[in-house]
Amino acid sequence: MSIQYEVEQLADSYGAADSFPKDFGYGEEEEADIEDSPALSDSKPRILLMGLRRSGKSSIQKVVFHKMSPNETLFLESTNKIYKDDISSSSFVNFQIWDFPGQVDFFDPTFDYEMIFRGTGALIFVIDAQDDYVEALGRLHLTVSRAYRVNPEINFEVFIHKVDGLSDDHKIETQRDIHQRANDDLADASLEKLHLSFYLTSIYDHSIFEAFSKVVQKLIPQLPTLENLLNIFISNSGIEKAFLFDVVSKIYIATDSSPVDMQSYELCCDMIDVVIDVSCIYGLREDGSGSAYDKESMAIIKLNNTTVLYLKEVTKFLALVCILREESFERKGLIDYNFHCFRKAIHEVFEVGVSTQRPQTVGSPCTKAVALNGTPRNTV
Ligand SMILES: Nc1nc2c(ncn2[C@@H]2O[C@H](COP(=O)(O)OP(=O)(O)OP(=O)(O)O)[C@@H](O)[C@H]2O)c(=O)[nH]1
Repeated sequence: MSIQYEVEQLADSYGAADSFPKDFGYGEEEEADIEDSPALSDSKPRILLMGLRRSGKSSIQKVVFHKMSPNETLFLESTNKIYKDDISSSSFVNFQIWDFPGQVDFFDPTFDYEMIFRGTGALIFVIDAQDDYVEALGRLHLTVSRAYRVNPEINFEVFIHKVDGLSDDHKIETQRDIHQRANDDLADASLEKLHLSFYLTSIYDHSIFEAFSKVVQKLIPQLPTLENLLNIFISNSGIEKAFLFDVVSKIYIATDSSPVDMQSYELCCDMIDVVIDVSCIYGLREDGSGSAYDKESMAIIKLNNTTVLYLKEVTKFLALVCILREESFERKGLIDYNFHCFRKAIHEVFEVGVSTQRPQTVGSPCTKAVALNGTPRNTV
């Protein structure tokens, strides 16, 4: 596909390529020093990654949040202790991801599992679909039933993982079988109220990002507002589809209410990669300082099928990526103006940069408190 590529102004200061994506934040005024408070970091909602050994937990975390290429995960060593990954300094996703070692019995009395589950927003249980999953199902049942008793508010998410090795028919059949057995086990234990969500995932395509997007969206209380804003924005601008992306992880935290098709999502992910890569290669200062993504970041890519991709910075961590027809792009002035209003509204929703919010957020018992990057704190 030939691409007419037109990066208007990516940034005037970029980060060293190898420092990306650790921190590509920009304005000093937005540096969230409150993120560093140990007390706060302990109180951040958690996403737990659990599952049997070698099911792919660490790979998922590395690929989604640390830009590891899928092939490199072949060399990952087995995790032998709980690995807490605080990604809030580089990502909108203001959670701690806890990667559990498969072989550890976390119901051992020395493990304080009640404490772990109490502060958990989502529990992702990873099942290796290329392996015999009977043992995994037993473990899934044990894990979710214990967790549910401690904290019924947890979202239980089951990743039927490594489906790249399965045919389409086999994928559907595996999902149906796992779904059936897991829910039968819950019914036998009178836990019908415990809801499990299932996703077919692989690190070798975009399915893992899509699944993680859905997991994270459920933890964002402002989601309906974001969807509303996106709906208003696209309907007034002649845009077909818009995603609000967390740039570093490429998970979308919201989209308009039209259905998501995988190809559009992949196209937008690829656009983010292109923009950041070009930015890292050609946008560095002489001394290599700066950041790959900043307030000036924006790009327009015109495809040869009359489609236009349009990316613009929204906050330190978020970008809006839209797909539209060439005809609609003739009214670029209108789109830019509407974007300006949209951006302002998003900032208001998340109270970005409102320094007066800080004392309220720090240590506040308010369950609706939001961080500078907009993610809820202490919601669980
Ligand atoms: N085919 C395929 N292989 C995968 C996928 N995800 C992970 N793997 C492979 O699965 C193996 C185990 O991955 P890990 O991420 O180390 O698994 P883990 O669950 O963290 O393992 P423990 O640390 O032992 O609990 C690695 O060789 C990965 O390359 C996937 O989506 N598809």
